[in-house]
Amino acid sequence: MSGRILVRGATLPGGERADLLVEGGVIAEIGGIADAPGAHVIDADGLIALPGLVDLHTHLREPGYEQSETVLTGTQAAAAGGYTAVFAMANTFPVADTAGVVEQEQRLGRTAGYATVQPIGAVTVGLEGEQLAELGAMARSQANVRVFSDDGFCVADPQLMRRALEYVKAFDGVIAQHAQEPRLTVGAQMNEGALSGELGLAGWPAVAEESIIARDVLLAEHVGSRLHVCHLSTAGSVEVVRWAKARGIDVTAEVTPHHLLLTEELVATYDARYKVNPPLRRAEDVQALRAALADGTIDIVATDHAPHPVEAKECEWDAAANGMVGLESALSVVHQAMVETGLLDWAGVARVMSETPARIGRLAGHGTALAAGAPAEVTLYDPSAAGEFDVARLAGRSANSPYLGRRLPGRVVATLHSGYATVLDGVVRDAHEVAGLAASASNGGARG
Ligand SMILES: NC(=O)N[C@@H](CC(=O)O)C(=O)O
Repeated sequence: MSGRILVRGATLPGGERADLLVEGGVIAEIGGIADAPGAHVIDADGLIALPGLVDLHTHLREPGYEQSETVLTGTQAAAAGGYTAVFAMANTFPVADTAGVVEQEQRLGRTAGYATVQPIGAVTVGLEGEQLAELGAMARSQANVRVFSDDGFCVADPQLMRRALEYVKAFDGVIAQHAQEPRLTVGAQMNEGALSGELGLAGWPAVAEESIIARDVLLAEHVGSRLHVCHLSTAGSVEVVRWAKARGIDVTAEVTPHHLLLTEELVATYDARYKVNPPLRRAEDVQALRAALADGTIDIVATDHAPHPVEAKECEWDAAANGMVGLESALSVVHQAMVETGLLDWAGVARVMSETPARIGRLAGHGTALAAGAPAEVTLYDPSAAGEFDVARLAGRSANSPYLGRRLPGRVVATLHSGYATVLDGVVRDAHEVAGLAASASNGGARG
């Protein structure tokens, strides 16, 4: 395939039809393009073109947990789902709490070539919640870290949280908090409510999330810093964030696709694919989260892609790991939960899944509107495809998807990253081929 790609007849997020010529890593031309000699042509009739999706919350598991996922397989999953950049969470082993680990993570992503891997640094050493990690060293490293999170754990100590918020101001960083008061969730297995009582499972009360968010927005206000709240899951959390934004506090928030679609009743199946942290909540919470994403109270969708091997999921509920894979299904879930319901249009999807996540994470070269001169990071999505979400749609190493066997609309047909295709005709391209394209793109000449 040559170094030029002509996307013919795509529908842009705003609804207008256009051809896109991709060349030299950028969108060279957009509009009606008569001819592009030698270009590989992608017939995009009926397809929506979105700026390449950006995930602010991905668990890539490497180093340390390669039986679940690697940077290569996780970014293949990302590409399959239309993502061109992922922010890699710090709960690896070793933990991403030093410049060395974050730089290594980023290098692995560059070599694989499927997506930009932007590391997230841990807030505390070893995610242990006791001592601040070397935030400045990670920020100044080649990985240029701007997002810091102990995700998987809450930064529970208010004094440490205050210090972290103060520290990152110097380099325009943000603390992404996993809001979970640990003392209120000891042994928690599912949402706390009537159903947890019936099933006899220890409950995870909404207040454990809401009380930390309330504390943290006040801390962010007090020190004049930027706070991001991970995976909002309750109606009460939405109210707290709405209050904080109205007060002018610099807070952003994310919701996962699964919290926009699935509810706690699924726990009654005891199928551990539905076990996740924070847990699936009530239908009222889902409705509140959808409304908040639609009205901008919640800024973005982030997947919390959390791969786990079969043995961690095919076991008793209590013993099973928390987490679900989400990169490959996210766009279809958002389509179903937000677009089919009339709550968001495609421009809104571009905003919450690409533009705003890139902005919150201060990631250059992503999340830019499709225009001449913009980086060639593009997702082509067929909204009319229909059918069951099956295992063939999963491209990562783990298959703990809650959507297997479920009807989900749409399908990613092609993903273009750095000016070359990582997915074509709905198929993730071969790893050697993509690594070669990445190497040649970084030498200045993207090839097909
Ligand atoms: N979201 C999850 O259910 N799991 C996350 C960590 C966590 O937040 O518990 C994981 O790393 O597996």
